[in-house]
Amino acid sequence: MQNKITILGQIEQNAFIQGMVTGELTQRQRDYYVAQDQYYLQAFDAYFDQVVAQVAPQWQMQLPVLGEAEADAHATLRPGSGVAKIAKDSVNQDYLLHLKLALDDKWQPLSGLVALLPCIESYYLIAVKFQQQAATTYHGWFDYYAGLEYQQLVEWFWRVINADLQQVLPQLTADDWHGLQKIYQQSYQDEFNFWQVAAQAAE
Ligand SMILES: Cc1ncc(CN)c(N)n1
Repeated sequence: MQNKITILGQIEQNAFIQGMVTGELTQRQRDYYVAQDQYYLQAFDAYFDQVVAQVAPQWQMQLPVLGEAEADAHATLRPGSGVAKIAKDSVNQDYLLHLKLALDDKWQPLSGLVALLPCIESYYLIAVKFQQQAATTYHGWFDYYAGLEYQQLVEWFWRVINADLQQVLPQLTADDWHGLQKIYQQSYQDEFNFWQVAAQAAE
């Protein structure tokens, strides 16, 4: 938990996030982020569907319906023609490999939910924190991730994780528990790395 708070604080101070807040990002930074995120979301959506297919039907029925709005959130960053020329980087590949391995873990779907949670939760927390102070330039990004639909998705994740955890708790060893925490923390670390490379694509 402590690690999550520390890494989230570092993510919030990252130059790309701060650039979205102040409205000062270069075209190259925005193109780079959008290109990487398009690759990422394509894989993420498949992993997400895989995990959802394994949770109890009662949770599947309560899953909030998200539109295509994440693409709209990208559009608010005004990506240019440079996006198409940017290849998937190694940070992105490492992050997606981490998610894939978590989905193969014996505690699936719990391990998958725990791995995917930071992807949803961190964006929501970042957007809520900066929504009021963000310049108008990329405000659409903050409005989307701080919005009700997205908040409901975060809450859904936590509800399902808590329920699942109650169920499997009697069988979890200390090592299993530690392993699940590591999966969660690694996703936060990968989120941080993802923002860092986007920030560094400045010129
Ligand atoms: C890398 C990453 N992590 C999370 C999100 C938010 N769904 C995203 N768009 N991209």
